[in-house]
Amino acid sequence: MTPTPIDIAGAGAFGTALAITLGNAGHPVRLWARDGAAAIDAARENTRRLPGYTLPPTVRVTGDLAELTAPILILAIPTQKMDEFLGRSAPFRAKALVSTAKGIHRATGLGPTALIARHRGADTAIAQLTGPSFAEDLARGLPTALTLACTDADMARDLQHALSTPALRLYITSDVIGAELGGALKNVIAIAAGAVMGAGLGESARAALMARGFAEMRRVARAAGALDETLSGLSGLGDLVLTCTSAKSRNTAFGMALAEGRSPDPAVTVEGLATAEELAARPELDTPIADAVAALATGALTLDAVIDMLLRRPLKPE
Ligand SMILES: NC(=O)C1=CN([C@@H]2O[C@H](COP(=O)(O)OP(=O)(O)OC[C@H]3O[C@@H](n4cnc5c(N)ncnc54)[C@H](O)[C@@H]3O)[C@@H](O)[C@H]2O)C=CC1
Ligand SMILES: O=C(CO)COP(=O)(O)O
Repeated sequence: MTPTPIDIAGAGAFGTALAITLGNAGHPVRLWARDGAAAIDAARENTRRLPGYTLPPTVRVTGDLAELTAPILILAIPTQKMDEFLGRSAPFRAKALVSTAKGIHRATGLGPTALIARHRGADTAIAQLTGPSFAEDLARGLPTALTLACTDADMARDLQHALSTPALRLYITSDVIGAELGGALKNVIAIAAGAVMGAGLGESARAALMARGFAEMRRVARAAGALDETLSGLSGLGDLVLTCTSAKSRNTAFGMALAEGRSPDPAVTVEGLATAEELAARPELDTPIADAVAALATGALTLDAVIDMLLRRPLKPE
């Protein structure tokens, strides 16, 4: 492995986990934190977003965007915050900008790579890193496989080699739309899966919801021009299975809280919520599960009404 300087903007759970993984693999990493950079750097731990995991000496934490000068810049900022962040920091001069965000931007309807495209330099490639990976699993060095999507084939291979580690395997694709939609859409289905469990409907109902949710994901992705095989891979099916079956998922936990009548913590990032609202606002898309999630989360329908709505849909071929 050749050590490659890597910058990461966003010291949330995932940005911090990536910094630890890549730093442990020997890369010099600069992690930009909006809040409390000096304290994280001094403590060698992000006690707020990823407590219990030590930053290796190869990782430096900064609060100064001007220090981000590496050829690779990973943007680990939630989708709904990305535009605001890019607007006050652009243009970036890295050769490659890599998004880890899993959502559709509510104000513009754009995915993360299209948001970034408006702020890049002329020679900058844009990639999406996505797939099944809880931040804690990554930080612990557990085996993980992700999709790296980039339309520039040479850059895709360079990033695959630069960002893979002995425990983190990256698979490449040119289908950026499919990769980013896989990650965005599974979060919506995860909220619904959490609601199914919170409502006590049982594991069989959750399996049915996941399968019908996957059909919905493929429909939406196909309409956007994505490849079906991308959705069947790590970024779609892989992440759907991980997220929907674990209460560690913030989206699943949010759905559970909704169904149990508890108030979700507004400080926790739940990407699927805005994405469900965005899908529900597009009448041309047949998205009954996203519509149900949006109606439940906004209080437009009760849990009983939402369940009734889904179960009373016309019977049809699979
Ligand atoms: N946590 C996880 O296991 C995984 C998360 N992701 C994705 O990565 C993205 C980031 O997620 P997390 O790190 O988990 O979120 P997080 O909630 O732990 O952290 C979000 C970070 O973004 C920063 N931020 C928020 N608004 C900002 C702004 N306007 N300007 C600059 N920084 C801002 C916050 O300071 C915080 O450090 C999300 O799209 C998420 O879906 C992807 C894979 C796994
Ligand atoms: O995307 C994730 C795992 O791949 C994390 O999911 P949550 O954002 O629901 O915690």
